[in-house]
Amino acid sequence: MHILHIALGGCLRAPPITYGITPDTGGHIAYVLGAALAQERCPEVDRITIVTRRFSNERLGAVHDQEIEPVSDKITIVRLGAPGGPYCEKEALSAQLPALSYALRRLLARPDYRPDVAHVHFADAASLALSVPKSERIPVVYTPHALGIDKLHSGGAASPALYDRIALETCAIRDTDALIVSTRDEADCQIPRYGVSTARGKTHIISPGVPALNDVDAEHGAGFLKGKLTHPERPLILAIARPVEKKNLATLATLYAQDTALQRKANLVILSGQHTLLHPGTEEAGVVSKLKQMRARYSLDGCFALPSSHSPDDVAGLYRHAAASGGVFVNPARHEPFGLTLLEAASAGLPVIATNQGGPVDILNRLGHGLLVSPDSPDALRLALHRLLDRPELRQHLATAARRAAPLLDWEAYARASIAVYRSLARKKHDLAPRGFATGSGLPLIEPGHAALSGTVI
Ligand SMILES: O=c1ccn([C@@H]2O[C@H](COP(=O)(O)OP(=O)(O)O[C@H]3O[C@H](CO)[C@@H](O)[C@H](O)[C@H]3O)[C@@H](O)[C@H]2O)c(=O)[nH]1
Ligand SMILES: O=P(O)(O)OC[C@H]1O[C@](O)(CO)[C@@H](O)[C@@H]1O
Repeated sequence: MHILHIALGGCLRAPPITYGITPDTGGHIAYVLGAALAQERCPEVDRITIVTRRFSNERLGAVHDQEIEPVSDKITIVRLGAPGGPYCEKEALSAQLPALSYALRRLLARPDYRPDVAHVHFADAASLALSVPKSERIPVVYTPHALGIDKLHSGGAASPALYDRIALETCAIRDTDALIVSTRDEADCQIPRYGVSTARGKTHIISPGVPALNDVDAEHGAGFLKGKLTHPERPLILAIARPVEKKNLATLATLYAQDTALQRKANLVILSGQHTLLHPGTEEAGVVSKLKQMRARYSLDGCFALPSSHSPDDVAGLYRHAAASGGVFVNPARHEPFGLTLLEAASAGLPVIATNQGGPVDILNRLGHGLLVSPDSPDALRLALHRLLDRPELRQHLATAARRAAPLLDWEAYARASIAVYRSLARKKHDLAPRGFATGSGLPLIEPGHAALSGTVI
């Protein structure tokens, strides 16, 4: 089987990834790489091509202007587009979609690039795969990651660009052959808002695995914070999220700043992007500057760390250090489509507090390693933090649940279930194809109903 993943946003490259290097370099890249690295271990997979876009930007790395980048024996990244183009955020990508669609069609016309399935990430990637003429089209599987309509519902500013995005998402939901989403909330609440009646029968809920944390211990995390905290022995309240308003980091910082009892109980550490790479005037720069102002205004230098840069080792070390310190991970997002960081915290044995909007509800119901609060109630978050920090037996109970959850967080189950979906689509396509239609490498077919065993079809 030859799998094609398409993801246009952010800085996609062979690991290690610098998450937060741009606002679009976050969870969906962790997802695509985690999925591909697990899928390549399945014996029926011969080859995986990850298609992204080409751009030239020295600050972001010369590799993004390289057409072909090998990741492993079976995985290759292919970049579409002319050499030397500028990097742009996903909101500005729409002007490039016709050229990228053309480049994809040319790639797929090459006999050595005929995949069995295209798994597209975000609706812009879906529009590329759907631009292939119907008679030649390979099955297309769509994973939305984050939906514009939810941005609108959770207070995002209505703009023509957001409405364009919602229109593109509606086409992607309507015209792709299947959807793979991460949670029941996405399937039951987020997708139905688009009013596409056929979505229900083709949506598969398959939980992703946890992005593998680098192999460093808690000591590394403690070392990373050296000199930044006056009482480094205190438990950590840790938050890791891209600096965007919807992640609601300012609410966490404000309630911490206004609660001296909380400051005596625990230190606050917020990892939020690579500050030196942010452009003045952007949403991300605004969020970081608000956090810095909060820290200065309340003189929190010794108990609130806001590191300006970090590596994947630092992220792994901090999760483990927070767990060892008796601390807690907080995701205060106004709405979270899924929430990979809650899985990362679980894999480090760290209890969490998250908000009851979106994916975290499913994740916590399944793993049971934390508490849910409303994003509209800073007081509820404050009380939950005190409750966790004051009650070692509750913390211990949640930490045990986190450790027990680790085996459930494997990407292997995701790989098996996603491949079952791909195969069932290839079989359908094969049944419907005119004589002479070839399904690429000739997939072994599965028994009906097999896909439903591993993922939920709704
Ligand atoms: O400064 C940062 C910020 C994030 N991260 C990492 O980047 C990833 C971010 O994941 P997450 O916070 O879940 O998501 P988003 O970047 O917002 O990604 C989108 O896509 C994800 C995968 O589908 C979903 O889990 C999210 O809900 C959705 O918003 C995680 O591995 C973080 O550890 C960093 O390393 N440093
Ligand atoms: O906030 P939005 O516009 O829904 O975008 C979600 C973001 O999450 C990501 O998936 C993180 O990788 C980005 O690609 C995207 O910018």
